[in-house]
Amino acid sequence: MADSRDLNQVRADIDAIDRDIQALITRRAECAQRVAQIKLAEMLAARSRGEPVTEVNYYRPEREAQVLQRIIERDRGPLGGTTVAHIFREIMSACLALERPLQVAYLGPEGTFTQAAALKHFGHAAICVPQHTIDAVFAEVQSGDCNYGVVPVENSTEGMVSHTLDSFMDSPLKISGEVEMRIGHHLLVAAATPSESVTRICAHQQALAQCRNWLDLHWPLVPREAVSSNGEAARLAATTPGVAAVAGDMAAELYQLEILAEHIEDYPDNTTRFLVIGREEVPPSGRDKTSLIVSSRNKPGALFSLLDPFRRAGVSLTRIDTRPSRTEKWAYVFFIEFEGHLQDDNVRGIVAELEEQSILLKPLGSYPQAVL
Ligand SMILES: O=C(O)C(=O)C[C@]1(C(=O)O)C=C[C@@H](O)C=C1
Repeated sequence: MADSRDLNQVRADIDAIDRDIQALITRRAECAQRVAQIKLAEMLAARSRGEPVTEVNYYRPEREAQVLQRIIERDRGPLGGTTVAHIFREIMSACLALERPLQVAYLGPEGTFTQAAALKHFGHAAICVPQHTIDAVFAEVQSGDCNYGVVPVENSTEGMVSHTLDSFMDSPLKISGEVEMRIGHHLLVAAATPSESVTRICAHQQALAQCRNWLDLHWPLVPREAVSSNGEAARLAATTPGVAAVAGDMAAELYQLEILAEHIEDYPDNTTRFLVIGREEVPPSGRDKTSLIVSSRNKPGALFSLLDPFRRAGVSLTRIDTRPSRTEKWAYVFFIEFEGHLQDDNVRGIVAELEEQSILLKPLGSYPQAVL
């Protein structure tokens, strides 16, 4: 009896807290609406002064990163900072949609990890639009049909996605963010499919590669087929008897598939990194990364002299990749990523030095380091 009185009391407390949280979220949303009015008024004022302003930047990646970072830092509770930050991610996403809903192009189809990355970065109020190819994602953003795009750039098991790096060479777009996703693959089948009836295992070639050892051990005799995406593999599994798919949770949910075996990836910390592309440069958030493309003259020690300015300035490189230049045989361009923002003094110094010794230097943007 005493127990149920306790339960009623705690539930009454929860009801009161929920009312407070709801009232506070409403107040926060009203603030976001005021922010939108201020941004619009500022843009109109700048335009009337004759400044070349084209659109209002309702989405502020540097501000969102700071808000989420602060939530993680001040959290002391049982839920953990990252869990609480995910809740705030959704609140901010809904607040931004009040200002203006974002259209986000991603490498589809639905159910891919790139869609999951887009939702993780922008929250569920963003309107995510699937595209068939990485080039189409770039084109949608460049044309202005979408505000931002999300493309995969590297996987911890399989290495870089060279097509994404190549697309940056000819594109005026800027990187405005990064997203990291733990990639968990499952073996999926349509409901009530016995494992003996599986005659074909479909997945994107990267997913097949990431699960190679597990598939060799458990399904050595069943042929594997590479298809255009894990989402497509899941669609096939849902519609074609005998097909099993290797894909993640989103695809399983979308096509209502059953999990025959969970987490079959060979390396448990299998992670893919995605880049967010946009038309605008992002101001400093305080914890930023910068990416650039640089190509040096073909002479001994060229790579050393490109990297030496970073060492002298004490700036940490987070990644370096090489791609053929495409315009000159046996010439190479380097994709370099490092900590810091193009507006930082030491980064400005490095860029000036690189400009002197390179035949091509293209900053791809500075952007907040992934928070979630
Ligand atoms: O601070 C702003 O500029 C806002 O528009 C508010 C807000 C928020 O909800 O906190 C919403 C969208 C932006 O991307 C950043 C933050």
